[in-house]
Amino acid sequence: MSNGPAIVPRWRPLAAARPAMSPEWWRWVASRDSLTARLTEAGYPRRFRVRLLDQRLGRPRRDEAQALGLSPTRLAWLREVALHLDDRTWVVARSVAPLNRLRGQRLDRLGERSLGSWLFRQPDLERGPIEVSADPAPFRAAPGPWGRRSVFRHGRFAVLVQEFFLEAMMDDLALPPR
Ligand SMILES: C=C(O[C@@H]1C=C(C(=O)O)C=C[C@H]1O)C(=O)O
Repeated sequence: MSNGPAIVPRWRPLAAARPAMSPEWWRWVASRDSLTARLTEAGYPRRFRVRLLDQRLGRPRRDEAQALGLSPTRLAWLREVALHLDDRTWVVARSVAPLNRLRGQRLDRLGERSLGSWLFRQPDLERGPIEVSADPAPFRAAPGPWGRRSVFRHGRFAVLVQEFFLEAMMDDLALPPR
């Protein structure tokens, strides 16, 4: 897991990115329900799987801390996964949660279960605005057309979820390059 301060994606509001985004990608990037559920359906009959790449306490990147209103010096719970359809990596995701907001949520026991499967079960889940980046994922060498991020909250719990859609997904779903 790279945590270098070097690469910081440039995020902008979803609406600002709309003119540069094809309708096909808009349906994915702008969706506010569970990505896990959408990937499972779109990828059928390939099998959806979450591959845990890394999960530990660490310092958030500057842009992550800013999105969470967290001081970058504070430790946070960091989780990086690859979302697979069979052996194809369609998405890499990195989630960051302030430690003092975990409120005993035992997310470190998620393992290969999707964070989304837990998030979307929380009754009072709120999802903040989606922001978009055309920069590559700064935590994995994985090229792709779009990245997105949003903060999920439920009660005092908060987690920043960043998902980068990769070229393999574009190829497998015959999506346009942008
Ligand atoms: C947030 C969701 O969960 C997905 C699964 C993740 C994980 O297991 O770490 C992270 C981000 C998402 O792509 C979702 O399904 O929408």
